[in-house]
Amino acid sequence: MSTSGSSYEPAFVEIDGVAMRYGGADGTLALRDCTLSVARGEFVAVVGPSGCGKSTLMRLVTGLWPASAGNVVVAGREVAGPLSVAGMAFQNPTLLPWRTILDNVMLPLEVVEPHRRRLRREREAYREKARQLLRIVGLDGFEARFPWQLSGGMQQRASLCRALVHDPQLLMLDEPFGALDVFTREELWTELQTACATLKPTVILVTHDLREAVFLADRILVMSARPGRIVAERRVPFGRPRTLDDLYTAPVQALVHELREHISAARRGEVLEAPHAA
Ligand SMILES: Nc1ncnc2c1ncn2[C@@H]1O[C@H](COP(=O)(O)OP(=O)(O)OP(=O)(O)O)[C@@H](O)[C@H]1O
Repeated sequence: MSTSGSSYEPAFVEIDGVAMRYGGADGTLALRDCTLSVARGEFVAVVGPSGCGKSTLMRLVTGLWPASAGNVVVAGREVAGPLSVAGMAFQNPTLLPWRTILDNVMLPLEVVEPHRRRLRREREAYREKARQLLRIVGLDGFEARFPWQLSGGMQQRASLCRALVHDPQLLMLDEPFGALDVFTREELWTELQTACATLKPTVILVTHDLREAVFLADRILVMSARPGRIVAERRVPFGRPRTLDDLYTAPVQALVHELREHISAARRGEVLEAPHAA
C-alpha cells in the first residue's frame, strides 16, 4: 500500500518502520512498524481508535520523543530533537496568561531563527503579519486582550495563528478543535482551510472527527489499534475550497461512512481490505 501522494513528490515527512515503546522493555508499545510519508504541501489527516498512538506519532515527527526503532526524516534530515520548522497546535490552546493575544501569537518569532534575529529590526512588519493572521481567523480587534478575556474558541483561533506566524514548513495539529462546540469547530475548519490556502504548509492533523478529516485533508490515513500502524489510506477526491454544505452531500457521507468502518474494524483488531486510493 502506498502512503504517499504521487502528485506531491518529493516526500517532506518520511516515517519508515517506526516503533515506539514508553517506559523500557516492559512498557507500553504505542507504535510498531509504522510507515508513512507526506509530500511537501500536502494536508494529511490521521484517524484511528482511541489510544492507538496518534499523539505518539506527532511527538516523534516533531522530535519531542525519540523513536525506539525505525527512521523519522523531515525535510531530508533525520529528526534528532525538537524541530524548528514545525508549528504546533494541540487540544488545549496553552496561551500564556500574562501576554496579550498579539504577544502570544508573536511568541515563536522570539524563539525560531531567522525570525529571532530579525525581530528587533523588523518588529512592526512582524506585528502586522500577526495581526493579518488574527484577521484571517476573525480575531480582528482582540489583539490587546489577554487570553482569559477570550472564549475557548477564540483562544484556539489565536493558538492557530501562533502555530502559523513563523511560516512553518510543517504544521502539526493534534486534535486542535477537540474541545470546542460543533459550530465553533466548523467555523475554524473554514478558517484553517483559508490560512492553509494562503500559507501552503505541509500539514499533519490528528483528529477523532471524520467530517473534519474529510473537510480539511487531501489524504486520510487510518491507524490500527495499539500498537499503531497505518492500515488504510484514502485520498479525498473533492476540490477546494470546500464548504460546510459539501459535508452533507452523498459522496462525502459515503467517504465518512467508509472511514468509520475502517476504524470500527481497527477497534476489533481487524484490518479491512485497503480501500482504493482515488
Ligand atoms: N508518556 C507516556 N508514558 C507512557 N505511556 C504513554 C505515554 N503517552 C502515551 N502513552 C500510551 O501510549 C499509547 C498511545 O498513546 P497516544 O496518546 O499516542 O494515543 P492516541 O491515539 O493519541 O490516543 P487518543 O486517541 O485517546 O488521544 C496509549 O496506550 C497511552 O496510554
